[in-house]
Amino acid sequence: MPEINRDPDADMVLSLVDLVRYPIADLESGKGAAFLKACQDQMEEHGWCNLDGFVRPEALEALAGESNALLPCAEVLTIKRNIYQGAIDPTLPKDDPRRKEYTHVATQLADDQLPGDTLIQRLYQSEILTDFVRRVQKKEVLHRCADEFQALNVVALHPGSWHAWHYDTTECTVTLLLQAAETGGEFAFLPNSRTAETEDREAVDRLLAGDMSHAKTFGRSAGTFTLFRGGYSLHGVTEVEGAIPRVTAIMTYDEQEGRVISDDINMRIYGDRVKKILADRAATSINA
Ligand SMILES: O=C(O)CCC(=O)C(=O)O
Ligand SMILES: [Fe+2]
Repeated sequence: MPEINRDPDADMVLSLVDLVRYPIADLESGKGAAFLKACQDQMEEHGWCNLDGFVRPEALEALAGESNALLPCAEVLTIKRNIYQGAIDPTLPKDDPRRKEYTHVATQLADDQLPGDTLIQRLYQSEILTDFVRRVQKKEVLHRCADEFQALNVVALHPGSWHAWHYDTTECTVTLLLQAAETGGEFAFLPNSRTAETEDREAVDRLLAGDMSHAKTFGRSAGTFTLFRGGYSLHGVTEVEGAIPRVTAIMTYDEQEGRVISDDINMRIYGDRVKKILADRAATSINA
């Protein structure tokens, strides 16, 4: 197996991804084109695409080691939000489940805490990877999210924690599982449970009431790359069990170039650290 090429100009896809199984660097040729078509069909038919063993074993070890080394500096966040992540719709009846806020605890590195020379940041910044995600999602254009906090995150869920049900604030999400839970910690979701206009309320209410029978879950091992439309598919992670945390990298994309997320949502997710950054910035601009 080749060593990881850390040359600053190298595209990390070429070094980290198992290109024999997943020929994403050449999607025009016979094998690459057939692979792309299979991913597109899977995404269209089922609303997700799961690529097991996407990163090579050496790459996974390096990526997981890097994240585990950075995570002790991360904040432990208590995130309380409704499934839409925004303000609660005041027209909803008082007992409507969509008024409900869910809380989970996560140790989370925001994009600004993942230096540009880390392998995970360089993988996310790869044009080859972005283009692959765009083509699987069949988008004319797709950009990496421009938000300084949300674009790329590394999230550790410790035993006893879950990731509460939500829709992402960007349309297309990709997760790379860096360290699997011993048991539990299953990614669960309702593929395409809403569109820009409407929502499958029956399915959403069922899941919010704790009935997982219609949710899609799959056992994923570390190194799995999962594409789905996180902005339109209600999703979360079941309680992590066992002795080790479950660690995921979350990569976000949007059709809109330069897409940033509102300060309100970022403060709700990232808490005091981001509140302080934004307050200091506002104070500096007033004094300038
Ligand atoms: O960890 C996962 O598999 C999903 C995390 C997630 O949904 C998110 O961070 O928005
Ligand atoms: Fe999400």
